[in-house]
Amino acid sequence: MMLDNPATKYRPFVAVDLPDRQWPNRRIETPPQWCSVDLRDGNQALIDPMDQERKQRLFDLLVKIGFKQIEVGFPSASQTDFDFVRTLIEQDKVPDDVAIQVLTQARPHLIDRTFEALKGAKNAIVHVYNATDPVFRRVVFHVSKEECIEIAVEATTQIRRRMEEAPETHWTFQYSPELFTTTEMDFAVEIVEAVAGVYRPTVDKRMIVNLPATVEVATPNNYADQIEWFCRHVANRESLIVSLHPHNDRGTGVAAAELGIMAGGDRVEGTLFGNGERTGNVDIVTLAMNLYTQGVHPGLDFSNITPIMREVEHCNQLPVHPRHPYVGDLVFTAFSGSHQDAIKKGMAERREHPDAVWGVPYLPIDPLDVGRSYEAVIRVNSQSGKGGVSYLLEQEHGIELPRRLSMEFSQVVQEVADRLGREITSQMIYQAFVDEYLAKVSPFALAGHRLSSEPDSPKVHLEATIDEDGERRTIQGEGNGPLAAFIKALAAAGHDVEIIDYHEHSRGQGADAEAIAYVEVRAGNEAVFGVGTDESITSASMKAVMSALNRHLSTRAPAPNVTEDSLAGAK
Ligand SMILES: CC(=O)SCCNC(=O)CCNC(=O)[C@H](O)C(C)(C)COP(=O)(O)OP(=O)(O)OC[C@H]1O[C@@H](n2cnc3c(N)ncnc32)[C@H](O)[C@@H]1OP(=O)(O)O
Ligand SMILES: CC(C)C(=O)C(=O)O
Repeated sequence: MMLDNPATKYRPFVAVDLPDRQWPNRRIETPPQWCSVDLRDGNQALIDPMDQERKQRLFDLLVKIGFKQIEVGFPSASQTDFDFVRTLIEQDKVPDDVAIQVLTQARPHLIDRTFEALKGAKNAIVHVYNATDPVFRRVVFHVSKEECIEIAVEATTQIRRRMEEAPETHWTFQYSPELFTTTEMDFAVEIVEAVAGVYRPTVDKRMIVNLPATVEVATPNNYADQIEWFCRHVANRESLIVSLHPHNDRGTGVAAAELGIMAGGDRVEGTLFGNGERTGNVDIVTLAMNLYTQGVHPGLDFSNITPIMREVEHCNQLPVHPRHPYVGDLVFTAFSGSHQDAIKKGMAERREHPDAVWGVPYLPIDPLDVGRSYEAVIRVNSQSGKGGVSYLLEQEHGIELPRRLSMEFSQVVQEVADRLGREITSQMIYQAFVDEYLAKVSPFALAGHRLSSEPDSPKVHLEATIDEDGERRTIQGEGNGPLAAFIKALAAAGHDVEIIDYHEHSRGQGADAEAIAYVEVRAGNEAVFGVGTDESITSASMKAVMSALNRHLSTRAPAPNVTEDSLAGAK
């Protein structure tokens, strides 16, 4: 019996009353305004905040991706941030169509310092915040609701005046009631309206109202309800840009942002790959690519995602998880057999209909759209099946195994994978294929052959030179084609062989092209596969029969010659 239940110290979130909510019926048809807060909220959560060099690299990357609003720091808080803002402005590093945003607390000396940092900026967003949540009012600030409003109003008054004193800058004002989601909704509206009453936004000069889920405390539908409730109740909604700033404490930051946009959010603040305080800010890459897969271009360029990820890893000194949506090193890779089979079939269909709507099983997005190749889509280990093995042989070695042969060969590969207990590369699979089908050249080997035919006769006559148990001999036969003649010749020499199935194709191109033949034969009471390659298709088919006979007669090795050493060499 559980005597003590620690969960009793928590209470469920109390939902806002919105029975006629509209957001569940909407879908996102246009992207929101994006604001990157990597250089501020992301940076303030790093073990070692970025230096100038890393900040500049990340800023340049954000511009290149297409962000038009970038929160570049908290210049009144640190000299590094102050200097960075000055460098951006003085060295003219901000494109004309990009606004730099800076954060400040609602305190007079910090606001003054913020404006010092922004002197000469072309386009700037001044972002001021104070906490409005009841616990913060009581525990952190010791203020009443009225005093809380007073802090915001005084700061806004000062900011408005400072903006008017510097008309050479195109200013935008942003206010955040910090911890919006745990603030009483009517109080959130009241304080925003008080701030707007001072700033006096219009439809032509809109003010950004940023509604943060500073700490994510409820399921994302609650955030959407709050956003819709706020948008319906706040005065002069049309003069406000409603901005969302979700964090990810419950792991649902992306969902909260998406539902928040459906509920009326115009703008999203977040970071690349979700860096940020605690579990992070909402991940803009995932949000943007989620939109993309719904047919809505996000207006951000993630068409070559890997270098973006590496640059962000360098700047943040934090790794991106290999399973991170759309970008992690493993997200376009299938190891498991049934997934590989479906992907292989989907890819084959796509080759036939390259302009069709995307529909490759298990791949929510075409890897090419984010600059990834198909090469790593299928990788093989002990969880894999014939689909993956055949896919790799086909894609990387030009070997198109017939279905039944691929079933047999996948068992060979499975044995190797189980034995090694790790991934096996396409080079190792190829080696296993060679060992199993092409390298077994005793007791039979083909030394040469000659074909002839009588004029007007459909029959061909074959004379083949073979090595059998180290002894060279000549055998002869006649048939409707070279392979049939060879089988007859073998029968005449006392070998009971019959062709069950046969496939061939050419492999490689130009001077390197060769033929590859696959046979399934009945030898004695056994059905056995063989494979042969040669410049000539006739020799390839005869070698395939020899390969089958050798496999029939040899004591089957339990697994081909793939070892830990060849694993190292093949990598
Ligand atoms: C949710 C967020 O991400 S908000 C952004 C958080 N980011 C940061 O804090 C990073 C940068 N911050 C800093 O470097 C520092 O906090 C500074 C330089 C801004 C201020 O430093 P200090 O003056 O030493 O204050 P401190 O860091 O202790 O902050 C607490 C004080 O600020 C006050 N305060 C905090 N936020 C606000 C606000 N938004 N508006 C007004 N006052 C505020 C508190 O009441 C407290 O005042 P008190 O000392 O009189 O009790
Ligand atoms: C300053 C505000 C917007 C913030 O970062 C938060 O609430 O998370």
